Amino acid sequence: MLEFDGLHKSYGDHHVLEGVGFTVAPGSMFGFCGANGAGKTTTMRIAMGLARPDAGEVRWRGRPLDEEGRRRIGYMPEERGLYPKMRVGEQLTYFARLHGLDAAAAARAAEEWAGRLGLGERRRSRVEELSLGNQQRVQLAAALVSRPEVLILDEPFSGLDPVGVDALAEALLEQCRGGVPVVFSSHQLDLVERLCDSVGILARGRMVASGTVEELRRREAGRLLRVVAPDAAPGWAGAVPGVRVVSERAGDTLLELTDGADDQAVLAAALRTGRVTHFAWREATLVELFREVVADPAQRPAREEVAA
Ligand SMILES: Nc1ncnc2c1ncn2[C@@H]1O[C@H](COP(=O)(O)OP(=O)(O)OP(=O)(O)O)[C@@H](O)[C@H]1O
Repeated sequence: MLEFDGLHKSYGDHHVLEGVGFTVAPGSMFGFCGANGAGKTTTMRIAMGLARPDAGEVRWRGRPLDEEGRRRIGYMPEERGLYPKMRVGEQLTYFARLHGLDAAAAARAAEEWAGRLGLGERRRSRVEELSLGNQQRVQLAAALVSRPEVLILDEPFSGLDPVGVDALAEALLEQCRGGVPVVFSSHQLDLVERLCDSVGILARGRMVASGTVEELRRREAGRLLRVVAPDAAPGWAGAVPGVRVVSERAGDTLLELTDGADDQAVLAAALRTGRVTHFAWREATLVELFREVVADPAQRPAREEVAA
């Protein structure tokens, strides 16, 4: 297990992390989500020994991570860390050597990962000559080239085109299948939902939700009902007891129903407006769950109020 346990970190009187903890099993992928400034990068930097926690620790296979343990982690820092003048192939070989591969194995691994991430033809280019997306691929190859036991990646998908996203997703899934625990942060929640076995959502330095997307749905979301009533005037559903309007556009309405709210009363109200062309339950997306748990509690509508 990769365990982040009770991490606290303050800069001056700014409490950045207040007891952050989660675990990632070998062979599983953990999506680390949270608003800008929530503390994701700080958490990952602590794992890599780049920031010191005020309390708590990160363990791999039951032992606190030390320098030796960190050499077996493939890490992609948010600030990136490539040498602009170095050629892609040399750079990847260099990173593999840093992590302890001998010269021949490092050269082989550099060749392999450059090819797998679509950089084969750019092996002899200097990093500074590459587009931003291709530099990103080099950075990823640098994290993978040492055959790491663990992967910790800070926003690895940002800036990649859809083909690059697919190449990286496939590479990460393959690492998972090989037993590597993978943690990555991302604001691309559709991707997190698609790839991750479990997710953690950080807000104001605390883990406000974690588990599988399915578990988060059960815990956080009311039941969502999508109703398309093309002739309905805005606000048609507002008077039905226990119903909150999540969104409403051109007769296409998403409603959240509290437990006990009557879906047939909603259907009757919709039919009173005219035609109903769609009426079905819908699962909450990760984006909707994220909004629900990250919203400032002071601005969050209380379920009891809407149920009244
Ligand atoms: N070295 C530092 N000194 C002071 N404050 C810091 C330092 N590093 C991070 N912070 C603060 O800690 C908070 C969390 O930052 P962090 O980069 O961990 O967030 P994040 O969740 O990764 O955000 P983003 O999604 O924008 O990358 C921010 O308010 C940031 O300003």
